[in-house]
Amino acid sequence: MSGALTTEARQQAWMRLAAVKEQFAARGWFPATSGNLSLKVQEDPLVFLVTASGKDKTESGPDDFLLVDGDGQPVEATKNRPSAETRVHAALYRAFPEVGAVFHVHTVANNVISELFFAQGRVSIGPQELIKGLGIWDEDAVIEVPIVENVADIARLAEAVARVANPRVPGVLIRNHGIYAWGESPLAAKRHLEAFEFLFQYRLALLQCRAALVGV
Ligand SMILES: CSC[C@@H](O)[C@@H](O)C(=O)COP(=O)(O)O
Ligand SMILES: [Zn+2]
Repeated sequence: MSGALTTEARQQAWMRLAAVKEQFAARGWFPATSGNLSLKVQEDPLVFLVTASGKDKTESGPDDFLLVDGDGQPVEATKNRPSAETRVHAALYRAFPEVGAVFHVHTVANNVISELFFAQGRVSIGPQELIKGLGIWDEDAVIEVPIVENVADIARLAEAVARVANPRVPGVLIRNHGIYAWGESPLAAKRHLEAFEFLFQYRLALLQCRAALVGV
């Protein structure tokens, strides 16, 4: 199937994903090999480039990514395994055909927010200027980021993420695990992820300041 993909298209996708991986690694967004990234290279049938599983993502090499199909199966000979969470990426590409890239990171901020607000099933954020980074330009917009349980069965996790995913708010939190954010292009997915992480950090800082001020 990947024979239909030109070497040039594969190389271009590789370079774009490698650049994102390097930037996120520099921010400390891949602690202890966590996180995974993907970039769609073919719509129908679905083929995407995804990070190999279990690698130290602060390092770069020829085995960093592999091409997989819509079932998460490698479409070329490889000794590497695709990300253990490849099915979540596939589910998001299937749910939203306009999505071109899906990024997943574990940060302290997204984990704490996911735990604090899990009981509500979502965290409401806003009004906040950086919501515009998600492509939402309404004045005083308030967004709701869904939060799902962190189940070990990845097929169930993928199904849960796709079920609550809202195309208008391009991210889903997984409880005490991390966030999946997406966009039409790698640049858009990166912008969305940066906006979410800013909003989570802001929310945590605000909660901490308010708690510290009680009784002052
Ligand atoms: C090393 S803890 C993180 C993993 O369990 C997983 O959640 C993760 O994000 C990375 O898995 P991977 O298979 O490398 O893509
Ligand atoms: Zn993860």
